Amino acid sequence: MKISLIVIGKTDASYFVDAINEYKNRLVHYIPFEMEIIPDIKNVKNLREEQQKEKEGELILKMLQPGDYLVLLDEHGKSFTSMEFATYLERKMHVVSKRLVFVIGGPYGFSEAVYKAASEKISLSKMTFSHQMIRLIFVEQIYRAMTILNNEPYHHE
Ligand SMILES: C[S@@+](CC[C@H](N)C(=O)[O-])C[C@H]1O[C@@H](n2cnc3c(N)ncnc32)[C@H](O)[C@@H]1O
Repeated sequence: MKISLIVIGKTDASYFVDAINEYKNRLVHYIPFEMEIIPDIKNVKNLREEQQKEKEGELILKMLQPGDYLVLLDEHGKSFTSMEFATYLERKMHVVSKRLVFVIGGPYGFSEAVYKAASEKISLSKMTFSHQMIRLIFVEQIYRAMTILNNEPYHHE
């Protein structure tokens, strides 16, 4: 199984880029991982919120491949402890043969079409994070899960 993380817009702050790259580099020792970036939509200021979500949704759906298992990151999704998330990923490794695709929405979240296409929604907190910040939080959680599954002394209960 490969993990793919689809995000909208390039990471703009260099301090996030550095930190995300740090965890991406650590992750490849455990599992194939890629972050796919959908370019920012042009003239976004002229679009209403719904129109922006729909355009972003079309681009998200275009990136999917046959056999992908699609999971949205969403404040209203299912929440886990880090240990539970590690078990969740381990189970997925047994049942997903191709890509486990996580998606982080744009500033206004996801269109209805994206919600319909997804198999699951997971939440990292009841609080809302920026679409930039959540990338870092999530790659660190995937890395943490991998260290838990490999009995490495990174996570402490
Ligand atoms: C600024 S938030 C969008 C908030 C918007 N109110 C919504 O309805 O989704 C941008 C994206 O970051 C992700 N995100 C933010 N906070 C999250 C959380 N606590 N758990 C999971 N994903 C989150 C989601 O993918 C969301 O679409």
